[in-house]
Amino acid sequence: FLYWQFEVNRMNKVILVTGANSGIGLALCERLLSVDTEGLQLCLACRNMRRAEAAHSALLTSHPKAQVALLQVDTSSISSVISAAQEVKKRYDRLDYLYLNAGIMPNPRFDVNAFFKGLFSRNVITMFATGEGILTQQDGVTPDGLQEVFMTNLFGHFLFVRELEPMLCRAGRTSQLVWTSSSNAHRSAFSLEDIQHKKGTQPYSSSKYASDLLSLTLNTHYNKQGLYSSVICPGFVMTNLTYNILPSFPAFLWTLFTPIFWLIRMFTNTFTLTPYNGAEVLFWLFKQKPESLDPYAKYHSLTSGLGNNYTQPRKMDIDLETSESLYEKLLQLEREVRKKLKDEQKESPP
Ligand SMILES: NC(=O)C1=CN([C@@H]2O[C@H](COP(=O)(O)OP(=O)(O)OC[C@H]3O[C@@H](n4cnc5c(N)ncnc54)[C@H](OP(=O)(O)O)[C@@H]3O)[C@@H](O)[C@H]2O)C=CC1
Ligand SMILES: CC(C)CCC[C@@H](C)[C@H]1CC[C@H]2C3=C(CC[C@]12C)[C@@]1(C)CCC(=O)C[C@@H]1CC3
Repeated sequence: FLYWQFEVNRMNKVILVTGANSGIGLALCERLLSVDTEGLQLCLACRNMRRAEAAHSALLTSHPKAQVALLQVDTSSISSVISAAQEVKKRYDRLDYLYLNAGIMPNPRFDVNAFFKGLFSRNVITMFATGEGILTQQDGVTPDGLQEVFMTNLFGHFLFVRELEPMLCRAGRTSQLVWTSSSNAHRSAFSLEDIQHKKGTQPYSSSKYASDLLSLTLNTHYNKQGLYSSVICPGFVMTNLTYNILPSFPAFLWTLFTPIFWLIRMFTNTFTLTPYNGAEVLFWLFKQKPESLDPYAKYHSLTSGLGNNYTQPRKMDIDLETSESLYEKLLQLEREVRKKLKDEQKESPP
């Protein structure tokens, strides 16, 4: 029996989701277990373990036979990412899907004037689809000295992937990385001279545009080794991240707005609104052959006016040259942080 159990575990696909304790990440886990309860090994990689345990219990209540594990990771901390990756290597002998979903939009500022101006302009649909021109954020600096949004949304995930490279690049097998990007990702918010976005007021947009670029370059470097990368946009979903945009609006007020949002959805199918709908594309990608995906496309979750979910690829505004330059800069930063970590460990051994 033990041998059989060992064989089953060995065969089961391993799926790791960062930011899986709420919102879109949790909805993805729920959807995956609904199609295959016993055949998957899910790993919920979360920062807040109290919320992670609640998510774990909720998943096991609806799928008592599921194999769901928890892993602590704070993607804004270099040491946390490295120890989490070491733990993954200890626990599993394969990693089939890595959903890089954790993300923050700290201290958002909603520009009411720009919003009302936008409402009566030709760009109204674009404004609702992307949030462009109406949102800025105030970023912070992590204890490692890096910009918080850049570290949480992009660089922490990049380090995680680099650490897990031996597990992800296995002969005769493919693995998939899926970056939760956004329609808010915009070239104008990103600069190769300031990849951390220290100077601007749109760190969120910059970090998401950087993930679009990074995914492309990862494909050029890793496809031969069986590792594929894609980017997605879940649409506009009501989650903790979006509730935080209008902090004076309690969550229930957002819910009161739902009929208005349904109305807007008649004009823009990007208003997916629920985490279940937002996770549509993440779930869809799980069923695709990675070789068939377009590295220049962002895959979008969309919901029609009648409430039907579907996935659509849209070409991204990216080019290989910029994505290669970003990759070089990230590798350089990786060398620097690893050196700093080594020096610190020499000074005070564990
Ligand atoms: N909602 C929307 O309309 C859209 C969302 N997105 C993206 O979707 C992703 C999921 O967000 P969403 O579900 O909406 O929002 P939630 O706030 O519900 O989820 C964000 C998740 O990220 C986790 N997280 C945040 N910071 C860290 C960190 N430092 N280390 C580890 N985990 C962390 C949170 O965990 P914790 O409990 O610890 O805070 C939480 O689980 C994000 O990347 C977001 O940018 C993209 C487009 C639109
Ligand atoms: C009636 C009012 C309360 C309506 C307010 C609507 C806006 C707050 C939203 C319209 C489009 C939304 C949007 C986002 C945030 C909230 C809106 C600006 C995102 C920027 C959230 C994060 C993303 O990654 C993309 C979203 C695009 C759409």
